[in-house]
Amino acid sequence: MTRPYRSVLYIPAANARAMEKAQSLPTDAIIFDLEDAVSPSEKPAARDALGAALESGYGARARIVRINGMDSEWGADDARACAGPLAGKAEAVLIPKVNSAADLDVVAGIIPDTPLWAMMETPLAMLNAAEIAAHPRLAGMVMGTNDLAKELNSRFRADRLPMQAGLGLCVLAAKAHGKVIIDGVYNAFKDDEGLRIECEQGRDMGFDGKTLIHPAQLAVANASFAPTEAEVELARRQIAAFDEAMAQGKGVAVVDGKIVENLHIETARKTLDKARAIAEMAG
Ligand SMILES: CC(C)(COP(=O)(O)OP(=O)(O)OC[C@H]1O[C@@H](n2cnc3c(N)ncnc32)[C@H](O)[C@@H]1OP(=O)(O)O)[C@@H](O)C(=O)NCCC(=O)NCCSC(=O)C[C@H](O)C(=O)O
Ligand SMILES: [Mg+2]
Repeated sequence: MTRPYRSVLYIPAANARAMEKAQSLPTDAIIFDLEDAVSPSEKPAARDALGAALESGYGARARIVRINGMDSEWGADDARACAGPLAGKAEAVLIPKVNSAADLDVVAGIIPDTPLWAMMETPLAMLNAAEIAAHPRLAGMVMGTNDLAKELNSRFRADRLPMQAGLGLCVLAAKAHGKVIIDGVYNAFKDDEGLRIECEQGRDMGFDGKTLIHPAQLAVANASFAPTEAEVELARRQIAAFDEAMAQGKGVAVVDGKIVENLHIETARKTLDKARAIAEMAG
């Protein structure tokens, strides 16, 4: 069954209180951040403390460790820690500012087994999205819309028009290679309505979920990226109608005045599968 990634919460790995709190938060996944959210003076201690933290009770929540860039003074030590004391304690290692598949090769050469995820947050990453997504060790991609906006010198707009080309290229690349793709953060963490609009846009584009920076954002993301009751009910009716059509030797059914073919049944089954995975996550 597919693991849900509706909500993917960043937690600074130097913030012990936030890491403890996340054990009871309704988040599908957690990114334990060693990069931007941790000050240079805290980085070595945060890395050392992560081993014990990752072993505490996160239940079914996916644990992802974001290391520092390999061009920084901490990246190589972070990667070695993921291959050493942190090995087997996280579901994935997230690499910032990936520009090409060759950047993944470097980390893959240090960390032998753990699945790799890539931050998609540079203009080169947008142009190389297909080769990055095709990398055999890559399991997921995360949009870094703050860094991308910085690199593009673009303005933040509610409709994210300046981001659309990059977002679209990354969704296409991830889907072409069957990888998870998570949307970027919404910085105004007290603005529920703005977050809801951005989540809906991401969901409509095909993103699997949204990265978040504060627990107050969880409910909106979880609701936006889950199938609605109406979608679940429609999926069930489509499957039932299609089964009946098949029993009568037909290849097409009609539900609510719209045709239902085999391809729609695949989508319907994915909807039910996702709804089941979310229900299991909730326990
Ligand atoms: C933004 C924050 C600094 C705000 O923190 P704070 O002032 O502590 O908020 P609150 O007082 O409202 O917190 C209430 C309680 O919630 C806990 N909390 C806060 N944030 C988190 C969290 N992320 N995960 C878990 N728990 C959290 C507090 O501890 C309070 O708990 P309690 O004591 O029980 O009351 C802070 O939210 C924060 O640091 N957020 C994460 C920032 C971060 O990770 N940034 C880096 C990732 S974003 C990025 O890099 C994007 C990308 O690369 C790009 O380019 O776009
Ligand atoms: Mg970034």
